[in-house]
Amino acid sequence: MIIKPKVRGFVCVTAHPTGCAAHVQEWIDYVKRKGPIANGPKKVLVIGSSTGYGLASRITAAFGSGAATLGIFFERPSEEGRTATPGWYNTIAFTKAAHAAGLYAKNINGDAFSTDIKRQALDLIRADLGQIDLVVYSLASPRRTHPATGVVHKSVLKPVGASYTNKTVDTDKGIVSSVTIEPANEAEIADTTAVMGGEDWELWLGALRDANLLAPGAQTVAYSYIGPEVTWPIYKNGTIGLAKNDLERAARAIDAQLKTTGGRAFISVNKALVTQASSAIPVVPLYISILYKVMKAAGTHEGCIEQMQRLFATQMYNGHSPSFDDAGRARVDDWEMRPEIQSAVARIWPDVTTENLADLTDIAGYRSEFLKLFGFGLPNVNYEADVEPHVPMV
Ligand SMILES: NC(=O)c1ccc[n+]([C@@H]2O[C@H](COP(=O)([O-])OP(=O)(O)OC[C@H]3O[C@@H](n4cnc5c(N)ncnc54)[C@H](O)[C@@H]3O)[C@@H](O)[C@H]2O)c1
Repeated sequence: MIIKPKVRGFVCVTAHPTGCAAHVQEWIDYVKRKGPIANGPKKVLVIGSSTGYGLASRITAAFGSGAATLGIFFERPSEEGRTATPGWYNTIAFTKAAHAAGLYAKNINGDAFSTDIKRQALDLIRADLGQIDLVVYSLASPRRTHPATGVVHKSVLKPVGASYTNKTVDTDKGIVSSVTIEPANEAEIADTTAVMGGEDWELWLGALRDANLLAPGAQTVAYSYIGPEVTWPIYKNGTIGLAKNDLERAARAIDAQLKTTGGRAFISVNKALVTQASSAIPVVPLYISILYKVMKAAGTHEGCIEQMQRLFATQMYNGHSPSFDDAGRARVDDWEMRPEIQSAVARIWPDVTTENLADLTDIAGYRSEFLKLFGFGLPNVNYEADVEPHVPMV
């Protein structure tokens, strides 16, 4: 099958197995180039390990510290006439590379919110790893079936309290327009918190602790975003931001438990980046396109792998401890939030139109990063060649 990108709005419905493997290899090579991370994690559970920040965390743990990793994700295999999702191909590529390097790597594809997948993970950890010393919680999901009630909660990306009007960009068509998003109701707020808040993270850590599968000193980290005021109505103060507040509540609760054995739980606030999750948020892709332009010019641009390598190497391991902000969060969004970066973004923001989008923003960089998520546009991949889309999970 010859596989080309088929972009539909903010998703690409095809993925290229060889391209995804090349993308994963780029990330592995980056971590190797940065050198070993001293005193790094040894046995790691990554929940949400197949794309974005979770995949970058897994690669950093494995190839920066030689860690054994168990990855949990929810990806769709290929079907007749249809490719698998990129996380499927990413995981196969990662696992093969880890095995070739002599590292333990196993995977569970299924709903991390379910009791069944938790049980499967616990059984595998007990049988293969004994105790784990790091749990990375990096889920981004549009829905969650609650394990106790069976209720399906759907998350929404909406402001809270008042409608929000701002510029947005259709990244596929390159059209800048004004968008107005009506505020969420109470049920939508509660549903978004049920999906993207901290309850499931607590359930995972509680299950691991009860089963005595956490090593003394075990750490856990989950990821959040804050960003500049221009996006606050849709992010920090919107439904997703309220869910992230609940994630912070969970961090404090889990931290109190882990402290008793010398461990910790915390939130790392990461940079805004092109991922499948962020491309679905209104307004944010325009912000990211401007941010990329400004940070590339400043020489401080990072992607997921640079962010996670920096988190592990300068905040979590290598003899470092996280330098927490006032709210107890690690901040690898520090370069994004530098005043000179944010003032440059704020200067550009009001001037952007469809006509000058290519000049004032890095929409080209946004698009190529987006396509890369699906394995397209990688150097040295022959996209005219026939490629086998049906690849079994390893
Ligand atoms: N992208 C950004 O700009 C950004 C910035 C800061 C923080 N974050 C946070 O980082 C975290 C990860 O986001 P991302 O952007 O890397 O997203 P992503 O879409 O790239 O990755 C999401 C992961 O979750 C997995 N997943 C989704 N639903 C699942 C389920 N039910 N069961 C098992 N696995 C499931 C997917 O398979 C994938 O591995 C989120 O908490 C997000 O809010 C993202």
